[in-house]
Amino acid sequence: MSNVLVVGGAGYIGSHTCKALHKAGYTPVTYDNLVNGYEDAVQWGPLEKGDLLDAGRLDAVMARYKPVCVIHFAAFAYVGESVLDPAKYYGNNITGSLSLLDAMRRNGIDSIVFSSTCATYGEVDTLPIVETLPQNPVSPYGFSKLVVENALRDYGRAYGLKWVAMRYFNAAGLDPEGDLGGRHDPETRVIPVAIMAAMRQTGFEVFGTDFDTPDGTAIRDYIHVCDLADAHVRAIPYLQGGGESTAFNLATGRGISVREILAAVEKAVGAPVPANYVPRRAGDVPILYATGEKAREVLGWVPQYTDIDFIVKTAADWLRRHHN
Ligand SMILES: NC(=O)c1ccc[n+]([C@@H]2O[C@H](COP(=O)([O-])OP(=O)(O)OC[C@H]3O[C@@H](n4cnc5c(N)ncnc54)[C@H](O)[C@@H]3O)[C@@H](O)[C@H]2O)c1
Ligand SMILES: O=c1ccn([C@@H]2O[C@H](COP(=O)(O)OP(=O)(O)O[C@H]3O[C@H](CO)[C@@H](O)[C@H](O)[C@H]3O)[C@@H](O)[C@H]2O)c(=O)[nH]1
Repeated sequence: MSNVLVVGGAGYIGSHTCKALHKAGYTPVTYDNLVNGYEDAVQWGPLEKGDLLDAGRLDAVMARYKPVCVIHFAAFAYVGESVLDPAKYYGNNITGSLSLLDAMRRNGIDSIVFSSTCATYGEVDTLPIVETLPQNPVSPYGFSKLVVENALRDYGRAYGLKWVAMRYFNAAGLDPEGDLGGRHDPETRVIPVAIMAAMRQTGFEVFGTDFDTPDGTAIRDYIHVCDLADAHVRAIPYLQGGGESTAFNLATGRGISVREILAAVEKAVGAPVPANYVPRRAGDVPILYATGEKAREVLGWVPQYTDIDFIVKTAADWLRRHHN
């Protein structure tokens, strides 16, 4: 069985990808410092504790497992926090990623799948977003991911690195089989926050009702975490088969407003979300969505869980069991 080094594999999207890799016949080797990850999420292969910046540890793990590919999820990922503490984001996301790329060079590992984000596009005039649009991120988080995308391109040209950058839209939902949860501390993302508000009957803040959208609330493209995982698995044979290094938007093509999320949450929980309407959150753009057509054409990737009621239900089922 081929080993795949999953850096950040104890986190939310990484752990779901480990499960998908295992199902596809790979052995996922998780490398994670557990700063935001959970040991009990590592269920389908070994856990090697270590930090992106620890070159000696990376060398030892790469030499031991000789992975055919690296999938790199490890990063800090809160847009708002990155504005308040950019040093944290530049240090971990940029310096950490360069440390990983250099370890790959030293160890002769030439393929990487990288977690990028639609936050690299910034404010766009054209919808749906396509991969060829200019990338002008508005947050240090988005910028940190764009710098790494550029490093991949440069390392590809200079050193022959083969890479895929996956630009996720809003990752959502949880393993429908219930093996994995989603724990973020603090939790800020709309679906889990709204579910907890409905379960506890505490207030939920809708950030902005004056966007230029049909119901006035912001629109995002919510892509199920298992569909994200599937795209990463597909990228491995793509790169091994000589596929061109490139970026893919991972999205459903369907924009969902915050009010529509609340309706889905009310259905899943069976209780109303006590909503308070407050001003916009700094940095939020009105609408983001993409078709995912390039990934469909090139990787044969077809998202399976596109119904927002189902996506929300997978998250609500887990949160109900772990209510406390
Ligand atoms: N969640 C989303 O909606 C979303 C959207 C777009 C892109 N992304 C990107 O996807 C990736 C995964 O996101 P997530 O939501 O699963 O986050 P997460 O925090 O759950 O997972 C990240 C994992 O990386 C580990 N990690 C962080 N820094 C590390 C370091 N220096 N050394 C070793 N391990 C380290 C953490 O412990 C954690 O287990 C991130 O790169 C994020 O930027 C996420
Ligand atoms: O309590 C809340 C939380 C969110 N929102 C709104 O819900 C939408 C989605 O917000 P959130 O779930 O926080 O996601 P984003 O800010 O869109 O960012 C996510 O999605 C990005 C890709 O789009 C990733 O890069 C980020 O890492 C990830 O956190 C936005 O309009 C928010 O203003 C609320 O109204 N109330």
